[in-house]
Amino acid sequence: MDSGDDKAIVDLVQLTKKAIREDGFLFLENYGVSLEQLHRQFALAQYLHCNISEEDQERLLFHPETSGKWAGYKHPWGFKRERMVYDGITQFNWYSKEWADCNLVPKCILPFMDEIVAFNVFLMESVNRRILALFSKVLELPDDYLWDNVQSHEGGPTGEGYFRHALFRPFTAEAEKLSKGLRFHGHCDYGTTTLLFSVPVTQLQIWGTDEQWRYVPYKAGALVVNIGETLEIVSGGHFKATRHRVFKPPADQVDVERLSLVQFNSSVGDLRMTPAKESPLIQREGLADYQGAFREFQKAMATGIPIPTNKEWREIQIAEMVNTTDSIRNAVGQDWIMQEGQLMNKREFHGVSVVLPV
Ligand SMILES: O=C(O)CCC(=O)C(=O)O
Ligand SMILES: [Fe+2]
Repeated sequence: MDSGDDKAIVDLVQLTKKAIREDGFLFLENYGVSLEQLHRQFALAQYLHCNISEEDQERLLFHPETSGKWAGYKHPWGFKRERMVYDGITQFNWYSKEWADCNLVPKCILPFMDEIVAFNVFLMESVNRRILALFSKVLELPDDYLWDNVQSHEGGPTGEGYFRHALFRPFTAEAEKLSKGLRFHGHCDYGTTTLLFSVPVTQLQIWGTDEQWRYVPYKAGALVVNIGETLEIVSGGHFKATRHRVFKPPADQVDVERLSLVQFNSSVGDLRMTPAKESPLIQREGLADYQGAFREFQKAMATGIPIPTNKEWREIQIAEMVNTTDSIRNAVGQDWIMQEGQLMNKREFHGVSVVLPV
């Protein structure tokens, strides 16, 4: 992006175009955070999860069903405020309110908030902004098109998005059996880009065009960039939202803890997403068609159902998340269907159907 060599930029745009169209994810290196700086951020996440007081766990407990947000502390008993089966996953999620008010952040991490804020500002304003410039180039639009028109900037370092410190403790026998090894079902993130840091404990899997789940390999210091549904829709299906899940690791890693740092970048909440008609790429090549958020939004529009705003779309999915240990919902005849020999999760949100590999 900075080379000043037009040919290098054309090549980069071509490579990006292929990656986001076929695989729907990218690996990024040399994006301006050293391994040392990254390890410092992981150390802070570990510190938070080892030191958050019981009082803060209670006081800052999330309420996803009523807020449609993960804001605050996720206890290790599933993704509902009420305790369900122990899943060993704890998280702390910063949204705009947590960035703005130190009373909403665990006391143990307060001395380090300046470092966490600076890291998020850099990820948003340098890394995410440049990725969006690259994607705008793929759409043959001005560099700041997605940054100016789609990316949310309201409310602190992550806009309407959020930053997460997650800790995955090893499975218990009960959770492993109930969830069939799944820690997150196959899903797409809702926003613009999700910035994940490659970690040595292998659990993240990505669904390929060959319709197989594959572990994302470890590349020290690299960033794994997932494409959110907003970009699939804005690009008229030319970008594929990354289908991904979190699964149990290979046998030699079942006993280790996994830390995960994630910045979820968000689209403007009040917008209803439609393809960027002014894109010369879309004008020339038309809209792409495959089963995904873009196609389902088109179908909903064609049948006269008003498409949800970005805020409505992301909040309902959080509010109605089904735990992987929920053996009633996770069954064929309930949420699951068999489709062309593949086990798929079929859900409906605001009249829009979502079908994803389990
Ligand atoms: O921890 C990870 O690697 C991914 C988690 C994830 O996909 C999500 O929270 O949306
Ligand atoms: Fe995700």
